[in-house]
Parts: sequence; structure tokens; C-alpha cells
Amino acid sequence: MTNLANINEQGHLTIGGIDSVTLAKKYGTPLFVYDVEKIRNNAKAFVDTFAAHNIKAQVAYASKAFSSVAMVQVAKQEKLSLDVVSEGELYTALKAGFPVDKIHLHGNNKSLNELEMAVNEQIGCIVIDNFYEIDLLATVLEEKQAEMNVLIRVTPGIEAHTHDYILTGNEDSKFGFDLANGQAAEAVQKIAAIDSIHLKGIHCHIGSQIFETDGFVMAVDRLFKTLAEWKEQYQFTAEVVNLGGGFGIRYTSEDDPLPLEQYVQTLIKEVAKQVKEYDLAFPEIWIEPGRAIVGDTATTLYTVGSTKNIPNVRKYVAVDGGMTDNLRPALYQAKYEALLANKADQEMNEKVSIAGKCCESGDMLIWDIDLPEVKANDILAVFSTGAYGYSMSSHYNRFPKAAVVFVENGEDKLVIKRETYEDVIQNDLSYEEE
Ligand SMILES: Cc1ncc(COP(=O)(O)O)c(C=O)c1O
Ligand SMILES: N[C@@H](CCCC[NH3+])C(=O)O
Repeated sequence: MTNLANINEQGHLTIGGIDSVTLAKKYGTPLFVYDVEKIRNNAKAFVDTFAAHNIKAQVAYASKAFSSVAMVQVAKQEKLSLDVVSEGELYTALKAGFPVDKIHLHGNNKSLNELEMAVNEQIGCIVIDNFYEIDLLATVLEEKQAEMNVLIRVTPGIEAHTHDYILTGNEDSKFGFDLANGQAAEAVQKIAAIDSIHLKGIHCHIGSQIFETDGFVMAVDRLFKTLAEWKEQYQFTAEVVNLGGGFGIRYTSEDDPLPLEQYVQTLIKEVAKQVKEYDLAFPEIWIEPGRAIVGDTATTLYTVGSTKNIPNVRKYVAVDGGMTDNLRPALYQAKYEALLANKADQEMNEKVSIAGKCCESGDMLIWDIDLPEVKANDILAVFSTGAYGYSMSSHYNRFPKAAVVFVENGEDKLVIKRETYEDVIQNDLSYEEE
């Protein structure tokens, strides 16, 4: 694990060349520290591989993984497109000055407001998820005398190998139109009859944190078999095939992800094979990586507080954050690696478990990790917290949300301020006589 870490002469962990203990002192903890160069490299791995194969593509950063004005600006700088799933994410994108024509709106229950905002802003496309949405969008377009490009999201019936809660391409899923039972075909016909909605292609997303390529290959095969049928039956030609995100990353030594380039190469190869097999036009390939762009680029810094030693059972070490800034261990039993940032060069001779400070027994960040002897005020650094950490953070127990810092070229910059208690109660109204 320490081979991941950079350590300076003081024995401190450095992130993007900056001493993490200094960052913890400067900004306080819990603190998300993103190494922006890593974000750019991950983005380039996807974008450049498509370019190297001369494939027309869009790499849409799934901003649910981590959405902030600064992050969206980095996505823009790296020529990514943007996947948003809510008015909030769309609003963030607009505030960040993201090109509207490269924004794609997702969601399994898009509200009237969300659709109106998407139409008003003339975003690049909406990924249609269900029949209700087709009617709602048609009404909005009629009212506004506008038009919209859409993709249709289908569930290809694939059981990818991942946690049940982050599996999305299987038949029994709340997302998309089912291919097997004919609902997807019905949706295509329904959309074709509406002049203001332009069906550009098909979308599927089989799940998240997936390592094997078999699931993606199978998804491509099913989509193209479907496109061949739709060409025959409805004279429909897909200009775009969007294969979603889900590319797995390394959290711990148990994870063995493929290089990002390899996922792209596999997709391109399989699409080329299918296009040939069914004699179809080669479509643009779109993907939507979230975790793979930001997951391994951030480290969360915490300050150690209390410890509780239960002889012959375990030693709990509590930090000043927990499920409020990283819900993933409690929600998915997700595993993380960590070290003591201020003792990064010391021998790890003690097994401890890292507890959060929420009033929940399940608020544990890491079970059974080897660390040097831990004392109060040590700085714990948890790795690979860039995706679905800050974005799923909450105010449980009325904890203010953490701060986020970007480091690049040896400089650190605050990009999300730490919340104050005033921020936490800002929407509370009094129930007492004034
Ligand atoms: C439709 C869609 N696209 C993209 C993503 C991003 O997934 P990941 O962060 O695993 O790449 C998700 C989340 O799983 C999703 O639901
Ligand atoms: N939030 C999840 C993944 C779900 C992705 C959204 N479709 C995670 O942390 O792994």
C-alpha cells in the first residue's frame, strides 16, 4: 500500500508534491485533497485512446461522482462531455460555464422542472428512461415550440459482477426500458411518432466498479443485435451508442483494474465487430466514466481523536469524519486503504479499526488496518476517496460538510469551502413567537 504513497524527508505523506500534514493544518479536517494532474491523466486516457483509433466519441464525465464548479471546469478543460442527473448537477455545470451542447441529462424520474431547464438551456441530449418521461418531454417541447435530441436508455439484462446496489443493467432494475420484454422497441416507436424528439441512439449502463470486460462486451453485442432489429423493423439507424460508465478502479490491494485504455480498446474492437456482422453504420461511441475519472485522485485527511481498546477484541480509533463524508463503507461494505500522514515512514505494527464520529455502530471507515502506533491528533489519510465521497456526503448529526482542495503544479487551492454551523442551520426557521 505504501508504494502508492509519496513521502517527504519529514516522513509525511505528500499529495501532488505538497505536504499533507501542512494541508490538514491550513484547511482543517476532514479534508478532501484532489491531485488534479491525476484527474487530467485519467480523462486523457479515455479521450486519447478514442482519438488514436480515429473514433468519433464523447467521453462524458459522470458528474454524480463528484460535482463542483471547479471539477466541472477541469472536465471542460480536458474536453470531456458531462453527464448530469439532476437540476442541481445541471445548475452546477451551467455556473461552471460548461458548453451546453456537451451536457447529457439522465435520471429515472426527471421532473417537469428538470426537463424544462434542459430544454430552455438547449443541452446536447436527454437520455430518456421511461414512458412517463416521453409524454412529459413532448408536452414541454410543444409548449416551448422547441426540439430535443435524445438517446433511449435500455436495460440489456446483464448481471455484471459488482455489489447489488450498484448493478443497473439487469432486467429487474429501476432504470431504462427493458430489451427482452419489448418495452424498448415500444418506446422507439412512440418516440418516432413525435416530431419534436429526435432519437439519436441508444444507451446502456451495466453497473459500477466493474473489472472484467465480459459484461461490457456482452452489452455491446446485445445493443447491436437490437439495432439490427430496429433497422429492419423501424428503419432506425443509431448515430450514437452510449455504453455508460462503470469502469473499476483500485481501492485496495484486492482490486486489480485494467488500464483505462484497455476498456476503451475492448469497446472499440467489439463495436467494430458488431457493425461488420450486422452491416450497420459505425456510430459515435459515447461513454460516461465517473469513478474512473476521479476515484483514485483524492485522499481524505482526518484528525484522530479518541481510541478505545477492547483487549483481545479490537482497538477502535475514531476520526473527525465518517459516513457523513464517506458513505460507501456503510452502504456497500466498501474497503479502503489508509496511512498516518504524519508517520508515513514508520513501521505499521498495530492493527486497528477506524471509526467515524456519527452516532451509528455501522459508521466504520476501515476494519482491521495496520498502522504505526496511533495517537490523538495524528492525521489519517484515506486513499481513493475521489468518487462518491463528497458527492454523497450528508449533514447527519448536523456535521458541516468537509472542505475540498485541489493541488496541481505544487500549489493548493480551496475549491469547496468547509461549511460553518451557520451554513448547516441556514434553512431552519424558528417555531417560537418572535
Ligand atoms: C447512467 C450512468 N452513467 C454513468 C455512471 C457512472 O458510473 P461510474 O462512476 O461507475 O463510472 C452511472 C453510475 O453508476 C450511471 O448510472
Ligand atoms: N454511488 C455508488 C455508485 C453508484 C453510481 C451511480 N449510478 C458508489 O459509490 O459506488
